[in-house]
Amino acid sequence: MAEVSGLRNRNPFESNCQPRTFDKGVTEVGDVPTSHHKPRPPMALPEDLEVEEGGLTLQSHKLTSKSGTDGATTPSPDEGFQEEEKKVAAKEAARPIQIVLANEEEHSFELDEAALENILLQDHVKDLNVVVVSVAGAFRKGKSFLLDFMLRYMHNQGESWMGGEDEPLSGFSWRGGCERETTGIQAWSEVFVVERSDGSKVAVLLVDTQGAFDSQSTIKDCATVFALSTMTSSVQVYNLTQNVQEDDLQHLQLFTEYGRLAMEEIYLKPFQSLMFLIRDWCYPYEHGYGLEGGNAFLKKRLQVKQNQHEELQNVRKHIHSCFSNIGCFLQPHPGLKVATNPYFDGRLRDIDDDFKTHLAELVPLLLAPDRLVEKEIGGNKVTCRDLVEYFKSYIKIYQGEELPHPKSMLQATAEANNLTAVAGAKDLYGKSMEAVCGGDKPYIAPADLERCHEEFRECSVRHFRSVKKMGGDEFCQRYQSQLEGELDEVYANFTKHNDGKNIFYAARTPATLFAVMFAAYVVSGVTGFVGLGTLAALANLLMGVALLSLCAWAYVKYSGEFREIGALIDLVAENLWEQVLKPLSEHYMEDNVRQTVVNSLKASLTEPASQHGKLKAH
Ligand SMILES: Nc1nc2c(ncn2[C@@H]2O[C@H](COP(=O)(O)OP(=O)(O)OP(=O)(O)O)[C@@H](O)[C@H]2O)c(=O)[nH]1
Ligand SMILES: [Mg+2]
Repeated sequence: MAEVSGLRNRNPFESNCQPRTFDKGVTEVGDVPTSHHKPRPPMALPEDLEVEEGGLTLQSHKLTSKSGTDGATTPSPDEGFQEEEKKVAAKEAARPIQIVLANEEEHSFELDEAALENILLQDHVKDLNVVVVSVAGAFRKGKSFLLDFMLRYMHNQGESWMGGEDEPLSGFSWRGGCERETTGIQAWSEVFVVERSDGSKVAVLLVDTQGAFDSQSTIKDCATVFALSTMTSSVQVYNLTQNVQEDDLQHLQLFTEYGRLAMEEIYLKPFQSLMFLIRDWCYPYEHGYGLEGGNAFLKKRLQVKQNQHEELQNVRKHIHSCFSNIGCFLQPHPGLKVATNPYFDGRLRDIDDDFKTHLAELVPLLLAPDRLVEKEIGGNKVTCRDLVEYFKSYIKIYQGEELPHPKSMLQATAEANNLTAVAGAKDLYGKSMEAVCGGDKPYIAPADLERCHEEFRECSVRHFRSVKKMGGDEFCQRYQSQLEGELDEVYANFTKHNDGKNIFYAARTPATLFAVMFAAYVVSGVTGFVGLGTLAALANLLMGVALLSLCAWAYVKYSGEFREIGALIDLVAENLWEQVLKPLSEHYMEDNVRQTVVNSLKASLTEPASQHGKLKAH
């Protein structure tokens, strides 16, 4: 828990609020965009707004001068004016841009590279270090609503940044109701340039995410959005309501682990700042609203105790190990109008004072110039331009198949149950078979071995079925089939092992080689005798090869070295045996049998006649 309390000294969330000094270009135009609370579908940048060499150019304004990427020439007053005009135009056209699109049917995500580049490769920001503030958590919990207040903070200066009492809230699309609103990942098209007290400038990007656990997303979808936003943000706001439940922590663990898996190098602490934001906090008498109360509360919640169950300890340790800074803010309920009035449009007049007071504390904690946390990956600061590349490579990993699929708790438990039962049943079968034909047991007739296999296989499947498992019949049937397949494989191995104990089986290779040598010897003798010298030489060569193979085989069997060569000779000999010698011998045997049968028939036919003759003579 040292980390949470340690935060009190080093976490920028907790130092005192500094006056904000935004980059002139942004703050001089401090108007809040015309507001309306109606849901507005996320849109791409308007057609007339294009990026050329990273700079935004409003085509309808017919702006021809573009600030060069190197900025080597000092802009003339005219150019400066045009530059300002472009920024004003960009600000007026600012809106949420869908950078990661969710494909609902295929449950996959796609990066809109052009849209992301339009935002991050603007001339005035692309080489600045980036600060990414993202809000993630369950759906319908006021994430977009909060981000719109962050936008107001970025747009307005001074004490009254929250705006007028009757100003509807706009920006990222938010609304009341129980159906989800935001999908995929959206970023605000305007990247704010903020100058800090040390004179350095950073670019601030605000990111909104699809709410987790809506009825249309799988756990994998939720994990992907959460992981992607955590990997690409420097401050992740984990938006919760009323309390921090154990399942909130478990989901955080699952999602961050999914993010960590996708990172090429695992750094000591892969992610930066995490802010638990607990909305509608109802227990101010235990822990007061705000950061101090929140941190005290979180310290208690994330405490790892000696007598705690290992499962609970692991979750806490994992969360501590993932983030460099962890904080918590307790936010009061905004009042019934916000929560239940369908006509509420976000105006301050309808929001409880307590909520506004603490919102005025919360937003600067995240966005005040000297509290901004620059995005770092592997200890290196990331610029807007770099962030585009990181986004591209991270999304590719989630589009590929190399990562395991995060599962729901029931599915994961059911799988674990079934796999354990499969392992138990297989073990039972293995032990029973060992007792019959294990390494120290003598050779057993194949038919008897098969009978044992059938019996033990049935026992093993019965054992599997008798173990209590989650997941339902159909699910368990899949694992039963898997078990049956595995048992057949094990049986095949036992059969091979048993065959190896048969001395005649082991002698098959030398016998085959001898037969080849003998045949080659005879052929060479006969062909040499009739004057076919080439054929005789070939037969001699074959005999030599067979002899060499036999010596090599004997050496491999004796020394245990060069086993691959031994296996190759066995394979060739086996094929010769199966394809040539066995059919020949069977054919010969058949002939013999046929001959014997014919002879015995003949005998039986002639016998009565001779007996009849004998009788007559008698
Ligand atoms: N109870 C409560 N409601 C809030 C709070 N903040 C916003 N709301 C309301 O919550 C509803 C949903 O707000 P959104 O911002 O659209 O929620 P969201 O989390 O972005 O939802 P999705 O985009 O669907 O994930 C709106 O009716 C808001 O008025 C809060 O702190 N407490
Ligand atoms: Mg939303």
